[in-house]
Amino acid sequence: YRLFPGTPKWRHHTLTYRIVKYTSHLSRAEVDHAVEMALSAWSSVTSLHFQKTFSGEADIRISFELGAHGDAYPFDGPRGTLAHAFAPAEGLGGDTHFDEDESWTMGTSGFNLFTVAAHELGHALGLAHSREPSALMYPTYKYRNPKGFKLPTDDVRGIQSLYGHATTK
Ligand SMILES: CC(C)C[C@H](CS(C)(=N)=N)C(=O)N[C@H]1Cc2cn(c3ccccc23)CCCCCCNC1=O
Ligand SMILES: [Ca+2]
Ligand SMILES: [Zn+2]
Ligand SMILES: [Zn+2]
Repeated sequence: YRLFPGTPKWRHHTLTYRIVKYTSHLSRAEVDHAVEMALSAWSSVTSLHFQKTFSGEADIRISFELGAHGDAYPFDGPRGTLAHAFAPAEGLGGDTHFDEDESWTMGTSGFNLFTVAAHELGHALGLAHSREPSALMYPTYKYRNPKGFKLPTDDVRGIQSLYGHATTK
């Protein structure tokens, strides 16, 4: 696994997240569910907790964006780059953007939202790309079945190096 230079990480272990803009490809409930499952993949192996908020500020702001959308990383249309997320920091840090031009799905056709969200949230928590091909933080998309998903060892080692392991109690 790899961390970002300077090892940016969240100082508090309860993080708020807010889904600011949804996609036309899926229902709100589907997006909420995919994001919730992606977050729990990370919280299940650490002492991190996530709280969904519906207004005001949040550590992790999630949105679907088209093309140029106000940050320095305009999206590129269908395929290519699927999403991006900012490393832990104030303001834009932690924010996660998905390319609205992709065919987002809850299944295996198009791009599986759970799979991409789990990868992006790894970045939002402080993980860079891994050289381990089996790692979730590997730079290229590979479908992961949300049912019975277990975080690969490399990713567990990385996130626990930042936030420790889940406390048993
Ligand atoms: C790991 C993801 C969930 C998130 C990353 C984005 S990020 C910033 N969070 N690391 C991603 O989108 N990777 C590209 C990488 C990529 C693969 N190709 C590309 C062609 C052009 C541009 C990028 C790519 C070859 C063709 C396949 C294109 C579709 C799949 N795209 C990818 O796998
Ligand atoms: Ca794209
Ligand atoms: Zn963006
Ligand atoms: Zn990535």
